[in-house]
Amino acid sequence: MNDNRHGDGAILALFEDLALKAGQAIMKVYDAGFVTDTKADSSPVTEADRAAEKIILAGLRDRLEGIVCVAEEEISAGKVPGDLGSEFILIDPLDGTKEFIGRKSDFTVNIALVREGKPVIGVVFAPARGDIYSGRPGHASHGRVSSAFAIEKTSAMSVREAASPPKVVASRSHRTPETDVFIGKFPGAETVSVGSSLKFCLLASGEADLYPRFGRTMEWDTAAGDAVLRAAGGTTRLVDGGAFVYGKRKQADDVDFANPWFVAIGDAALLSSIGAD
Ligand SMILES: Nc1ncnc2c1ncn2[C@@H]1O[C@H](COP(=O)(O)O)[C@@H](OP(=O)(O)O)[C@H]1O
Ligand SMILES: [Mg+2]
Repeated sequence: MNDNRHGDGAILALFEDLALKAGQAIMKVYDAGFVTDTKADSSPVTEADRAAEKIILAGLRDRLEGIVCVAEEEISAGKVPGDLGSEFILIDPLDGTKEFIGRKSDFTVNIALVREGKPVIGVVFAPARGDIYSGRPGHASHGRVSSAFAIEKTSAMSVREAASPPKVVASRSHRTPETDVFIGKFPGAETVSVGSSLKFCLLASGEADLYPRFGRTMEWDTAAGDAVLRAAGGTTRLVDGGAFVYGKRKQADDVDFANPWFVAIGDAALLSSIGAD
């Protein structure tokens, strides 16, 4: 990867192709019915998570040989990569597993390239909705996906000027009291509960303004949506306004890819709400 054989456009196209294939496998499981298992951290997992991750990793390792892939289910199984390098890939094959199990439509496939700590290329595919969101430096787009899992009707997207009061998106399944305190700073703000990384995409497409996450997430939960948001002109910051970075672990065998709390923002004018500019 570091020899620049693969341009950003080619990497994005590969991510889209693998996300579509993974989404197709997920919908097969969704339609057929499935058994839910519980992981060591007591979070749920299904055959769909595992099948999707296998497809994505096989494709990435075949086409982008040598790049480190950090994938949710492999990490759960104790397969932890050593040195991440200056570029690596984060994969959450099925984000919003609780929504998937609850037969809602807000679950996503997520693939992101991190370069020097920043998520620069990302794809988020919501297979039950037929929406795919893509971002690379300087360009973000939304595509509608056909029943044959092909992208059609692509359009460029960007964040909007913030509404007043702002429209807020928050986790459907893991909302915390601290999140509610933050939202309370915006009297009259409409809050929409959505599962998965789709919250970043709603900011990126100009449908909402703020996504406060005062609660646990992992780097693979956020990297792809964050890449789409940044490509659309938005930003993600620590709750004190500091930089939100990826590949934060301190040592090579560290299994903890947990994120600190953050606020994702569409319009830069809202940076002042977290004391940043
Ligand atoms: N108590 C909990 N149980 C399960 N997942 C949790 C959790 N608290 C936070 N999460 C994280 O929140 C993610 C879902 O985000 P959201 O709440 O925005 O829908 C989950 O991703 P997975 O669904 O990939 O496991 C998981 O990483
Ligand atoms: Mg997740």
